[in-house]
Amino acid sequence: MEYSIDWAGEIWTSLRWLGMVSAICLVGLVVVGYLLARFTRWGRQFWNVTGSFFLGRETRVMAWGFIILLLLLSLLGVRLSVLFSYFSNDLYTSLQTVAQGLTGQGPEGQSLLEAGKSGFWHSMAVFGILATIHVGRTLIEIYVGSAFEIKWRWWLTQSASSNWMEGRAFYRNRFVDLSHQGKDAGIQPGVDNPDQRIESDITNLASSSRTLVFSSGGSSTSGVIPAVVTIVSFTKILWDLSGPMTLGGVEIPRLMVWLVLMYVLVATVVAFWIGRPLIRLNFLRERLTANFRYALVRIRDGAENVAFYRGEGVEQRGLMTRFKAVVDNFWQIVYRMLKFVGWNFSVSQLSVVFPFIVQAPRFFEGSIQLGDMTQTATAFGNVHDALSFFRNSYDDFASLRASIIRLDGLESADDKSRKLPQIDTVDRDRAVRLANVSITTPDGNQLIRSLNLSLDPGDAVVVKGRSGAGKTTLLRGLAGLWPFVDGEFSRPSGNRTLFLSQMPYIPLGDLRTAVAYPAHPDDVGDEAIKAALRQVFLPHLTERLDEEEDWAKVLSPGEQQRVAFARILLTRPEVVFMDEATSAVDEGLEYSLYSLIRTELPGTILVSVSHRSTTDQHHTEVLEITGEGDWNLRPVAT
Ligand SMILES: Nc1ncnc2c1ncn2[C@@H]1O[C@H](COP(=O)(O)OP(=O)(O)OP(=O)(O)O)[C@@H](O)[C@H]1O
Repeated sequence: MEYSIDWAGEIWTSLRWLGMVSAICLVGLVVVGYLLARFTRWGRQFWNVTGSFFLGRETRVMAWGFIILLLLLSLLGVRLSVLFSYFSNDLYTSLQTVAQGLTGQGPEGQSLLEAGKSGFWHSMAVFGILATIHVGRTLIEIYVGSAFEIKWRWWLTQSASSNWMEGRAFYRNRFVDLSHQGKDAGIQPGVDNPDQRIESDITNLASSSRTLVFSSGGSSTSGVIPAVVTIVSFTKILWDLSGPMTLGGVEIPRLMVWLVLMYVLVATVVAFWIGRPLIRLNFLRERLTANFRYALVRIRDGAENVAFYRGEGVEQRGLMTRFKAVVDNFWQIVYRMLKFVGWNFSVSQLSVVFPFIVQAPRFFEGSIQLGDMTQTATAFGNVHDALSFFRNSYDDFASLRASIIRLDGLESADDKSRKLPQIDTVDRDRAVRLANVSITTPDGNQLIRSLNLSLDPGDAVVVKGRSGAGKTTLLRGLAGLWPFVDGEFSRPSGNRTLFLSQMPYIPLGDLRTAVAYPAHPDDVGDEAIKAALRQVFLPHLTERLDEEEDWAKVLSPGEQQRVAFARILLTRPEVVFMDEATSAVDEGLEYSLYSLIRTELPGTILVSVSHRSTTDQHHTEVLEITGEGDWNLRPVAT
């Protein structure tokens, strides 16, 4: 029996093929990647988010090493499926030969039978080798692909989170207008849910990009590269196996090849047309589910307040309103998917019998063997699956694109927030100077106009004014958070100037971490922490430094404000700005805390925002913000 290919020499043929095709694919990948990054919007966004991973000095060797390895593995997958199709050709031809031998007469029948049998066992041996390589390749690909994904995710997470932190972008990006973002996809602007962008969009970006470009394990037609190579390889097989056929009286050569191409082309165009709205719907799904999750987290965070207000009813209604948006979007996706999957599934079903119908007349004529017939079906199936990959994975592309838009949106909001105006800050030792500091609200209302202030060691100013006058915003402006600000601010650099908000931020972790914040507890030491706690009248907490609790919920507001004073003692800053830092303690305790700071840190400059007149006695001057941008500075009345 004659085999469809020379199996003995196949290992060298395959290795040569692998080397040549991977070189071509690598060049193709780079060229196509460059063109996409240059000429498409999403390509530019993708490159903006992750380009440095592929070109950065520290990661590029590793990244391209993985890419080449994944390319080789996925091309080996394609090669194996080509070889499997030749194996199946040989198997069926051997069975046909056996059948002919059994029905044949005399020695000719006997020799056909023997040839068929040996062909059958040869096919089994070939299968054994191919299947072993196939299993090994699949496992290695899963491992290498996962390792690549996790390295990429690590890099992306580090890059996105440090970009989010840098220049306090996590706060200031709320002032960035992103009205142009995602307009082309009908997507709402804004930087909602950065947490979700940094976590799930990055995961999706890394895993979808890998599986869409290379194969995802088992299937050899599940990535762009193997799909394209499969199309080329199997089209050649189809080309060799297909003969001329008459259609409507006209003889068309290689009809099979043209038919499969047309068949899939029409199916793909229709599928893209049906699937297009999925991009926007997927983007919305991410946003709506994140909004819903955030609402749940808000209730958890504000549990005590909600419970005091008996706000369960309104919270429940709020939750269900948000969840209804999730459900509405879900149904829109389901209706769209029904059309999309319905179309794709019908096309795939028809493709099972399509090659048989087309090849049957030639088989009935005897011009092709059973093996050729089944190999045609396999080749058709492979070309069809590979071409259909683009159609079937349209929703994966859609969700990848949504993730790219969201990550790029976060990145550009972060970048823009760093370009927003800030107060001009000048480092200066042991003194504070404000020169012509003006502050407005985002809609342009003047809160403070041309404020000048000069403070030397030991000076203390209390800032007063009606609610909404702009006291907190002044501190925001000086801390570099508020962009609607003008003027010059000189102060000691770094942590030598401390800003304390009304409710101190309490990080997760043990009490030691909470008290030492923003310093690292190891840098401060337990003894210092305990001494500071005793000084701010929290001796009962000194034994609980190891306890991990949600301390923001355990400590009373007054205790939390005392923790803030402990931080002042630990940091020993040259300047402290405090925003109603004693609003939750009684007047006696307020007196003790201020006296403590004044005696422990006599040279420290204090700027306190306060509504209480009892605070005045600890300060030397009063800065009164009187509205419409006006202010006055006077000594504290004795
Ligand atoms: N992110 C923001 N966007 C728009 N307006 C804001 C924003 N933050 C504050 N404002 C407005 O700026 C004004 C000043 O607010 P600010 O919090 O500084 O007042 P305040 O003097 O500290 O008031 P209070 O004594 O009640 O704490 C208010 O009218 C407030 O509504």
